[in-house]
Amino acid sequence: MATHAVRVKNLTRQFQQRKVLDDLDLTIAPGEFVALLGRSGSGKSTLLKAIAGLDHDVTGEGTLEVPQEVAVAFQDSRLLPWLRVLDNVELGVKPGRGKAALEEVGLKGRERAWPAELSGGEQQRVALARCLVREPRLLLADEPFGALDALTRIKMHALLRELCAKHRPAVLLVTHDVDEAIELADRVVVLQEGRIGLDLPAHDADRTHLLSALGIGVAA
Ligand SMILES: Nc1ncnc2c1ncn2[C@@H]1O[C@H](COP(=O)(O)OP(=O)(O)OP(=O)(O)O)[C@@H](O)[C@H]1O
Repeated sequence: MATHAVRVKNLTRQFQQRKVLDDLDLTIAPGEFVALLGRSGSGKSTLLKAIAGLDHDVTGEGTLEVPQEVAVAFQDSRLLPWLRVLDNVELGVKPGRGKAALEEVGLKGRERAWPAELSGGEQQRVALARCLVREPRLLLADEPFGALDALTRIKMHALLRELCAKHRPAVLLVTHDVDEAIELADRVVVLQEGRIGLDLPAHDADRTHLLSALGIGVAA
C-alpha cells in the first residue's frame, strides 16, 4: 500500500506579485483525516483547488502527488437543478451505485426528488452521496457544513465520521471551526504565511492554542 494518499512538496501559488502558497509541504497518509485551519484569506481554498487539480497555474519546483480517485465537496452542494437527485449522484459515473449511496446518507426514497425540493442539509447529503459513488481514495471538502444550521451540522458530523470509518478515504477538510477540526480529524494543520505553520494530532490539539494561531484571542 502507498505510504501516502497525498504528497505536496514545495508548492507555490501567487496571484499578481503576492505568494499565497509559498513552498508549502503537506503529506496525508491513506485513510487519514486532516483538518485544515487558517485565517480568512490564508490560502486554504487555494491549496484545496491545487490538490483537486482545479488550478493549472501553480508554480514552483513542486511535487503534487494525488490519487486519481478524488472527490470534492464544497460549501454549497453544487447539484444541477435540472437533474433529479439520483441522476445528480450518478452524473459522470457508471449508473447503479447511486441508490445505495443515497441510502447510506439517509435519503432512501428520495431518488426522484429535485434538488430544490430538499433542505440545505439534505442537499449536502446528496453531495456526500455523489462523492461516495466515486469510491474516492481522497475526499477534499471545502467547508461543506459552513452554510448549515448548528443542529444539522452536528448530524452531518456524525454522518461524515461514520462514512469515513466505513470507506476510509484520506480526507482534507477545510474549516473555520476549531471545534469541528478537533472533533472530526486525526490531525489538525494550520496554514500560516503560505505554509503549514502548525501540524498536530487532533487529540493533542488545544483549542486555545489553535485559536491563538488563528489570531483569535480568548479571554481567560
Ligand atoms: N483567482 C484569484 N485571483 C486573485 N487573487 C486570488 C484568487 N483566488 C484567491 N485569491 C487570493 O488568494 C488569497 C487566498 O484565498 P483563499 O480563497 O485561498 O483563502 P481562504 O483561506 O480559503 O479564505 P476564506 O477562509 O476566507 O475562505 C486571498 O487573498 C484571495 O484574495
